[in-house]
Amino acid sequence: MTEPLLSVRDLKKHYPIRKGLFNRQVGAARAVDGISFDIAQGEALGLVGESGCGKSTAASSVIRLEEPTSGEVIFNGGGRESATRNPDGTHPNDVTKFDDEELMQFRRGAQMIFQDPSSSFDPRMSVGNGVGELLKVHGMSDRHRRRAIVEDLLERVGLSASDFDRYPHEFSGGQKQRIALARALVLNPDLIIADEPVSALDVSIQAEILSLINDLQDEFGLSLLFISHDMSVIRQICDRVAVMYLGEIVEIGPVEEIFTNPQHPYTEALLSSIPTPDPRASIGGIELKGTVPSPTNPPSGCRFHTRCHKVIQPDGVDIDQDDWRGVLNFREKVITGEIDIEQVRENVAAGGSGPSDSEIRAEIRREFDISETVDDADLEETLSEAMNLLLGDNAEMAGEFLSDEITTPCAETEPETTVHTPDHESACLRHEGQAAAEPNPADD
Ligand SMILES: Nc1ncnc2c1ncn2[C@@H]1O[C@H](COP(=O)(O)OP(=O)(O)OP(=O)(O)O)[C@@H](O)[C@H]1O
Repeated sequence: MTEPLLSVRDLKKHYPIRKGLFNRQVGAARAVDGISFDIAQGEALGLVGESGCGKSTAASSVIRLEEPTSGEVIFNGGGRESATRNPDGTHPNDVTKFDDEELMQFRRGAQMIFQDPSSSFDPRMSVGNGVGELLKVHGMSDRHRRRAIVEDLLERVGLSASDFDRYPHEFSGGQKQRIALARALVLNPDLIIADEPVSALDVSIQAEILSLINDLQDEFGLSLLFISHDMSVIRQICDRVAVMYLGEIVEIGPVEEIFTNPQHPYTEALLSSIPTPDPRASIGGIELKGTVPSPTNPPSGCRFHTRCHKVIQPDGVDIDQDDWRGVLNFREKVITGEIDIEQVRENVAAGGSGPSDSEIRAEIRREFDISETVDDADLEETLSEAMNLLLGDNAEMAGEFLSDEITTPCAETEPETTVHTPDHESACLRHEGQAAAEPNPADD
């Protein structure tokens, strides 16, 4: 079996949080928190998720622009042969252990392009020299040869050889991204990591650059790690996709399968937010409320449970799912002390004289999309008791009470990985009990 070009195993990047006079570490932002994936030769893997879920940190840790906290990045390219592990368990091709010389060689074989190409060009250097500079750094001293290679590349990315002597400011955003691609290709890499390469471009230009990346990938036999917050962009370019949430990969699989048969509720929500109606993505109307929680203090259990529309109800409870989501949102806001009962009272009173308690209760239920009564007598009583405490200015007690009385299994248990088809996995408690993931041979 051929080894993947890139194997990432349990990669973590934690940023220390420091405070106080002595700059002591008081915590860590777990931006990337144990991700694993493979990319085969010539394959394009997408990494998708909302802003702040750790995509860029993952990319820069793979290419070692950031030093990973732990994990392995095994790269079988850039002239390195696949290799077996050393007797001490380390791997000769583990990028995280490379010394400076090995790192330099690795960076010939793995190149990165960014969202804003302007920032990576020297405005005083012609684009031709900017692209050719890498050849010079890596030992090609013949100026004519460098020029010939760069001119050829400029043409392959849809510009012309005569653009060699022009300067970055003379080009549009889309053209600059073409030049960035030429530069990424100049050392003949095996892998390109593209971090939101079309997000800053007009939609019409986006399509052109995506199609160019597709063509170049075929022509050069490249592997691609393609980062985007946009599922529709991923679909245009990738063979497989890894869905990332709060530092973790929650689902990974072939793009078409993920689009037609998503298994994780977060993937469903991302698909549902694609603006153009897509007949093959039959999910609609799932609203992904709020932002990704802080990686400094991620939610317990499944990290997505605080926003999940399919969050599990405890044994013995079987109410309308939207009501259940509303009940959990209410619980959370009471616990964090974010319900200002005086404010609610004032809002309700705005329409007339002093509101009754039942009007305030109704307002809170409306606010959290909880029906007038939920279909479970015990739960209804718990809600009623919590509202009594709020109305009696006992917000703290209300929080403690709800924290004890209402819970979801999703907050208590970290989901294991479930294998749906051999190359489609997700981590959601709803699938628990189905086939568990086989250990990856590369972990041995
Ligand atoms: N140097 C840093 N120190 C502390 N926290 C950081 C640092 N860099 C990133 N983070 C945090 O790590 C998390 C992941 O950030 P990252 O930029 O990787 O996410 P992203 O998915 O790429 O988002 P975006 O698309 O907005 O760049 C965020 O919560 C961010 O605030």
